[in-house]
Amino acid sequence: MQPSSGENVNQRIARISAHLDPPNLHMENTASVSRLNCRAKGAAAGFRVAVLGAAGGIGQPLAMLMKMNPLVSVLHLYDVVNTPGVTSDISHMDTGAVVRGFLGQQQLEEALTGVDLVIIPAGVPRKPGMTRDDLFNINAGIVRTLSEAIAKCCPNAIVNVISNPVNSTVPIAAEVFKKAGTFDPKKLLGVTMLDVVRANTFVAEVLGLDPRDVNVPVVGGHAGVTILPLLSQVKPPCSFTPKEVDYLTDRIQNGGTEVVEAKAGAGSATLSMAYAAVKFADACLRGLRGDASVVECAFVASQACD
Ligand SMILES: NC(=O)C1=CN([C@@H]2O[C@H](COP(=O)(O)OP(=O)(O)OC[C@H]3O[C@@H](n4cnc5c(N)ncnc54)[C@H](O)[C@@H]3O)[C@@H](O)[C@H]2O)C=CC1
Ligand SMILES: O=C([O-])CC(=O)C(=O)O
Repeated sequence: MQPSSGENVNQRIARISAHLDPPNLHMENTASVSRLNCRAKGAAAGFRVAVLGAAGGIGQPLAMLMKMNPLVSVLHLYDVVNTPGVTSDISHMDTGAVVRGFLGQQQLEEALTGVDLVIIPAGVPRKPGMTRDDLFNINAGIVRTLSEAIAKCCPNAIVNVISNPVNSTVPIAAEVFKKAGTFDPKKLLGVTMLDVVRANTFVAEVLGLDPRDVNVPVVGGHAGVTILPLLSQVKPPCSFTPKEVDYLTDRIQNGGTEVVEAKAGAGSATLSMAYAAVKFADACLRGLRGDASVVECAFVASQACD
């Protein structure tokens, strides 16, 4: 950096600090916003992504991994608590995406304006003894409110719904979008990638393969028996004994409960979920970029076949 003429070291440090502090946090005053716009102009080319529920158990590692994704140029982190700290922390990573934090309902619309992809891990997780449906009463309202803001502020964005029960939260978002006239079934995607990630891992264990070389399609929904691993369609082609099919089907369908019980009241899967969510979001961004042959499983609206 070239020193300004006649500037001493202290003046130079003060000038640099004025550009960087506060670190990428959303601010209401105009001076701060114009500083942030300067940073955004210097960012890598790419997509604008919002994470809603970014301060949570999934949200934090998900935000960190999205900050590392070269397809992301701007990353908006929204939550009703703790986004300033998470945003400050993640913004120090020397990767391309510019990070901005948004705190509380009054900043929700700004968090969503202009984004290409919205990822929603907002909502309560289950504890041992609960089913995903037990989360409905709280999470349905959260997803409805967030969907209403999406319909208003970024109606063309792709939406990835992680909040449980996915089998219900996705239809709730669909109804909000239909009411607003913005529903596009190709853009509303329930995230079931964790089922695929688990299936790849468990099948690879049984076959003695590297999980990175295995791809198991998992269709249906994201709860118990609605999770349908297509063990006849595994790549590379392979076969299983009836005992292996029973073991794998049960383990894949109950993978979430396995983690909930192991965490013993401290929540459900967060780290593997963040990994799966970023794998899925990356596929969405590659699709948006126009890449051919991007194929992933998700919970989407579909027409019944005869
Ligand atoms: N689709 C899937 O495969 C999986 C889904 N999940 C689901 O993801 C959800 C989140 O799980 P965790 O991150 O472990 O929970 P968490 O409780 O650690 O984090 C949730 C975050 O959402 C925030 N939040 C609450 N209300 C909000 C609102 N109105 N707007 C924005 N943010 C809000 C909270 O402040 C918190 O930071 C749960 O519903 C869980 O069941 C979890 C694992 C896998
Ligand atoms: O089981 C839960 O509650 C969280 C979840 O959806 C999963 O880990 O698949």
